Amino acid sequence: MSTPPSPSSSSSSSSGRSLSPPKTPPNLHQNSIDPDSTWLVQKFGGTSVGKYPVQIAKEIVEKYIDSNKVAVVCSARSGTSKALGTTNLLLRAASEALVRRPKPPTSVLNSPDGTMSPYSFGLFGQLKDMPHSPPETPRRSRSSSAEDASMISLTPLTVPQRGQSLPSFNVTVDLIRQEHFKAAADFISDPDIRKELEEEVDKDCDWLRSFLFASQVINEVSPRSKDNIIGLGERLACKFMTAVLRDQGIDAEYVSLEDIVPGVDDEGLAGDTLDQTFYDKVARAVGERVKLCGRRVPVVTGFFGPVPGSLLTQVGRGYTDLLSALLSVGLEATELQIWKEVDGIFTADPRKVPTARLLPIISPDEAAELTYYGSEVVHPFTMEQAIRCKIPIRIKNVENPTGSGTVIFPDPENGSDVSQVSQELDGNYSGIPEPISQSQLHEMAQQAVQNHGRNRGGHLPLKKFPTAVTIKERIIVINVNSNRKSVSHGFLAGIFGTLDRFGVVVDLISTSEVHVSMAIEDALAQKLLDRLLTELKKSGTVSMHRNMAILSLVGREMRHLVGIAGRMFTTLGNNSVNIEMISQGASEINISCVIEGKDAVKALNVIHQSCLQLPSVGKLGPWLF
Ligand SMILES: Nc1ncnc2c1ncn2[C@@H]1O[C@H](COP(=O)(O)OP(=O)(O)O)[C@@H](O)[C@H]1O
Ligand SMILES: N[C@@H](CC(=O)OP(=O)(O)O)C(=O)O
Repeated sequence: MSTPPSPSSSSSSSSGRSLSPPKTPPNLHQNSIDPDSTWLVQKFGGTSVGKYPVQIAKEIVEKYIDSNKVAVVCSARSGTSKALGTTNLLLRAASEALVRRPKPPTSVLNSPDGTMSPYSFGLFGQLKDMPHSPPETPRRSRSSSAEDASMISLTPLTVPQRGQSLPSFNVTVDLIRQEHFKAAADFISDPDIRKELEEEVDKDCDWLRSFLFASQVINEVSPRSKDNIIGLGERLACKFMTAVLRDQGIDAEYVSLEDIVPGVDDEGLAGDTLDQTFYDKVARAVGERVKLCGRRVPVVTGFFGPVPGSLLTQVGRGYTDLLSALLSVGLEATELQIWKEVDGIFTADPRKVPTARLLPIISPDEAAELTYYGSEVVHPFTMEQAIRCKIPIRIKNVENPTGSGTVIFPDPENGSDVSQVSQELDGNYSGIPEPISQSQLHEMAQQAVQNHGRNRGGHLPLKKFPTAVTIKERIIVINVNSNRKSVSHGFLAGIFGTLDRFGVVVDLISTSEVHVSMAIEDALAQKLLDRLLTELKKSGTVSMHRNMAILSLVGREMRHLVGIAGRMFTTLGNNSVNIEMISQGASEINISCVIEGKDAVKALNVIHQSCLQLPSVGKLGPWLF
């Protein structure tokens, strides 16, 4: 389906309409004019935008704009949790558009004069010749107007008529609209700003209704259409945040990135693949667009579709983190700050392990490994983009803006190791300079080694221990035992071919010549899972265990750590945690095993206690090295 431009395409609303007035009133606070100031990108997650918009404006953005040029990136709003947030509502609306309503008799469908409902006007008018300015989409309240209905005459469609019930997605769209109106009422005091925002929300919701009607008519929501639907969440959130910043006296400009990817035509992105060249292209384009904001604080949508193969399938949820990294690259920012509702990355999930400690610094590969295995603090693709351009990423807490958070830092060129600094500072630091530079890190590394020498009488090497422990729940283990009708390479090829056809990603695998155990996420629909198992049975005997969890010990220093795997498994055994499957060695910085889901929290705590608890100063134990 070809995609109608949304009413908020960058060519219209991002460059001068209501939310970005051409003139700035003299009393609005702007980004720094200091020629030495550099860009700082601040990304805010959906729950932070939902719960703390005014604090974001007053206690965070405003505090940084005198000494930096700040660019704000937002995800779709969530009221209380991501599960109940706008993105999930939009996904629900998309699936509701595919629920076919019973076809009413033709006599009910056509209006008495043979014309169509106003919805068909919105639908086809927009699809065929949508102008750049927002189309006049009929509102729900006008849906039964005979005046509108008589305006056009088209072939009959299954669209609601007078007296007919509206499709179920309409209730969901209404909920999204209400949520944003309520946020406007709760957080914006200037009536003019609030009114402008409400008008924008109405336009966006009307666009969404039209889009969903179109999808319902053709009975299809393609991956690209789904991207477009969820992209509305970020547009609404950024319009809201722009209005809040203005209301708080900060000069802000809404920037929508839905049309930012260069070279997109009706066929999509023919010839493009989602590789580094593509990401470089996006980084350049978003950087150039944001620089056009001048001294206004840009409020940038984390959504940057369309991407080759679709944003949701190729990047997945949490794509706003990736965009913020690309924007940091495009702006050559000194630091990317990802603001969350947690102080940073801890030695274990602080909600499950009360003794977990905040890590001051962590290396990008450790951060990526943690996010892949359950500690989803940052989208795993974010690290590579920022770090390859030597831009540090700092995780900070919206509820505690003065805390220095966790810095994900690339190893400095001068040979110091981030893990060394991290381990020496762990549990004993008062803040990493913000933003931090390469030379500052080098100094800290040297200081860390000297301090260590002093603490240990100058003789002992730096202590080494894992960085963090993490758990990924809702895992299925599938075991396949070869039927020995094929040699081993054919056996594995058959299994991997099947997994590939079903698009299944294997989190952990353990093999012998005639046996394979695989841990996969429990995300497949039951029917699909049944079909997968039937296919796998062609290779041998298959068994499956549900409600499992992957426990992973992560840390760079484990590369040189003798006996750590033994300690991990002994601890689990001593605490009656049964190990279903082990995988060590695939990644040098990760030892993983599969346990039963019911043991997840206990296992986290006992492993944290035995492998990550800091030895008290002056004593060696309980380390093995
Ligand atoms: N090692 C870890 N360090 C910090 N948070 C972790 C870790 N492992 C898991 N988490 C969880 O990740 C979540 C990230 O923070 P939050 O901003 O609340 O989440 P979200 O992005 O889902 O809205 C927290 O709920 C926290 O409990
Ligand atoms: N709204 C999108 C994008 C996103 O990045 O969200 P968050 O930053 O809240 O993880 C999602 O839920 O996937």
